[in-house]
Amino acid sequence: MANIRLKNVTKNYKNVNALNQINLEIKDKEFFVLFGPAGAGKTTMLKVIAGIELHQMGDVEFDGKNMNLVEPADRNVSMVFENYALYPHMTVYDNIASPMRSPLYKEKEEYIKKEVHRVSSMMGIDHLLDRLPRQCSNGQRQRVALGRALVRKPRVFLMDEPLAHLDAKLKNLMRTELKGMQQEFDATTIYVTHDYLEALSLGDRIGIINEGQLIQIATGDEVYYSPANEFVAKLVGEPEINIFKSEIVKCDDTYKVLLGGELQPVEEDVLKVLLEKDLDYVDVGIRGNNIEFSLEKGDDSFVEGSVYSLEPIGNKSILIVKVEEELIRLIAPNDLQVELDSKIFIKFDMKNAMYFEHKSKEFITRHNIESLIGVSK
Ligand SMILES: Nc1ncnc2c1ncn2[C@@H]1O[C@H](COP(=O)(O)OP(=O)(O)OP(=O)(O)O)[C@@H](O)[C@H]1O
Repeated sequence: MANIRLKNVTKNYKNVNALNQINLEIKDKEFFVLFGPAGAGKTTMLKVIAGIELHQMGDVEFDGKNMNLVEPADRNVSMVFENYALYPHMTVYDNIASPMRSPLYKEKEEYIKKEVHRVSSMMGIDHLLDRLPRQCSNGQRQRVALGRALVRKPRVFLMDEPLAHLDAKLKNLMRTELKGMQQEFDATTIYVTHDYLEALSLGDRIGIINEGQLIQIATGDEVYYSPANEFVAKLVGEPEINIFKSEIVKCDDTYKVLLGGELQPVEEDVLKVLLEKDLDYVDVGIRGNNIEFSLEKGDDSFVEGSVYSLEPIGNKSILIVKVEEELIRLIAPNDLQVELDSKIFIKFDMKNAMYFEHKSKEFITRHNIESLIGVSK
């Protein structure tokens, strides 16, 4: 059992403010993902929760009990870091067994054997048990480190990019495994990543952090469909979301937004909110998968541009289209044959557009928001 609470936690390293007044409550048995760019403060937050870094202000509580002065070893926290420190002179078996042989959590050898085999078969490393870490690949070592963390039954798992060194296929597999194992963990997990797919697929909730501050705490769907601001919208999704500064223009008996040099329709529910705010400009965000393209001019809703670049990313490609001075990112199939600079036509799916305040960059609304995120706003 561990409900974790951070109250106004601030951590400074000399002149770096790594965590700035963090307030966060993570529920018992929750799989909570901390997601943000490099240097955001993710690792620092894990270290403060583990007690291996001391914060200067605020409180860390487990189940309502203040942990500020509790030693790391007495917090019953298990950690896996990206730079897994395995004991080099011990076999994989002994490495995985080591937490169960520590003076604090000593178990019988019979029990240890059972646990090591349970975890190593779960991790697909049973054939490595007699090897030394240097006889394993990076990915295998990472799985050993993960296995070593899983043999304990801690109150809290802290995982810092534990899949970072795995190749794409293994990463996908382990992600699914971890998600499945989550039920069995019977512990609260805080998982750090800067991979948005990992964040969306694993987290019960995701905390987006930047420059030591929590920007949004929400489910994966909420983060994807109603990001708190443009920063979050850009962080989630590939290619990066397109954001256009658009004028709101009165057009007959309604209003439209000027986008890609053409007037585009605004959904009625969105328009109502925009008009209440009395704005002249709005930032319109459209993800690459919500833009259609055609090599021939379709109906009037298509905008003309030229092919700027086409770059494969795995099973799809990112097509960049230049419209006037704007570069617009969209998704295309890998077998698309186009010449650079050739004419191309694109169409925005305005039903999926997101609207942000131009000045503050805060999220305003989008069409059908309640049904998309399953909650009423
Ligand atoms: N021991 C330290 N001494 C000084 N500054 C530090 C120390 N550890 C971290 N920092 C700084 O604190 C800030 C937050 O670092 P942190 O490692 O928590 O970020 P992160 O989000 O985990 O980044 P990454 O994804 O790159 O690991 C950064 O500016 C970093 O340079």
